[in-house]
Amino acid sequence: MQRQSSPVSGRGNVAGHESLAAVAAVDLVKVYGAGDTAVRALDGVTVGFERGRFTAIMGPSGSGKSTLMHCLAGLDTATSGQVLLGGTDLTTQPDKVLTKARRERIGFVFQSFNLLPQLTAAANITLPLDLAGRKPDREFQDRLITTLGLSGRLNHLPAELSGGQQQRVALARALVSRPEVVFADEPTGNLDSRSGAEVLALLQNSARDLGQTIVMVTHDPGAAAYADRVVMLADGRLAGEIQNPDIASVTDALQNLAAGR
Ligand SMILES: Nc1ncnc2c1ncn2[C@@H]1O[C@H](COP(=O)(O)OP(=O)(O)OP(=O)(O)O)[C@@H](O)[C@H]1O
Repeated sequence: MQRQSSPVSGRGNVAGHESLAAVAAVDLVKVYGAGDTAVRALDGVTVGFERGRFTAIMGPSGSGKSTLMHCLAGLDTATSGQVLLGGTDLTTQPDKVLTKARRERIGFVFQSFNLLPQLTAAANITLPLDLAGRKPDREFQDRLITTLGLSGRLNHLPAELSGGQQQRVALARALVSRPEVVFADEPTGNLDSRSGAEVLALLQNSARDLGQTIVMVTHDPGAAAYADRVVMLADGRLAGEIQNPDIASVTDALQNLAAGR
């Protein structure tokens, strides 16, 4: 059922920096706690996420999806192994460099939108650029705002926007600086199905039309079906992948994992 390709990128060699991977994990291990209560959340994961593609990470509850994403995004530190962001090993960087990488090279979209309530939609969108002291690419920003259907909402505060609109603002904020990778953590978890479908279609289009690399954690096979590829985790290990997934292939793979097949 799962079509396998090279675990790192499908095309290149991460260790040799020849990969098309925008971000990759190499033999990544994450242990929480110590002694009898230690939990091996990641148990030697090697996987690459190709540039310009939309990849979903799936797996049963507790399989390590959030831990993998947090380590890839520099939000958590691994116990051993490497995280390569465009060839830089994040695991060996001092905190200052990590913070800078998170701010300037990575975009985030969370389930809970995480917009600043006192700032307008426009100010929320440009906040990462403002913090980095960078000027926006106005043409790209305007295109993004139009594509995301936010033109008439820019002067509104988050509380004056629907959930779907708030998530579209969060998406614009994540995309506006054209980061190397956008990480999305259950981005449709707080949305009704119609707004969720809109946000997923926008994520899909940002990979297809803008070449944006996107890595999304989700429990929902319907959401994963928007991705170009699904990476499966089970018990902190890679448990296969699906290229060009649809709801049936993802559901099958999850059922097989649950049944230990
Ligand atoms: N801060 C922590 N301290 C101790 N154990 C943790 C911590 N965070 C996660 N774990 C454990 O690590 C394992 C992987 O957790 P993780 O949250 O990455 O899984 P997940 O696949 O994202 O789960 P879910 O689908 O339920 O969100 C689980 O056994 C979890 O209990």
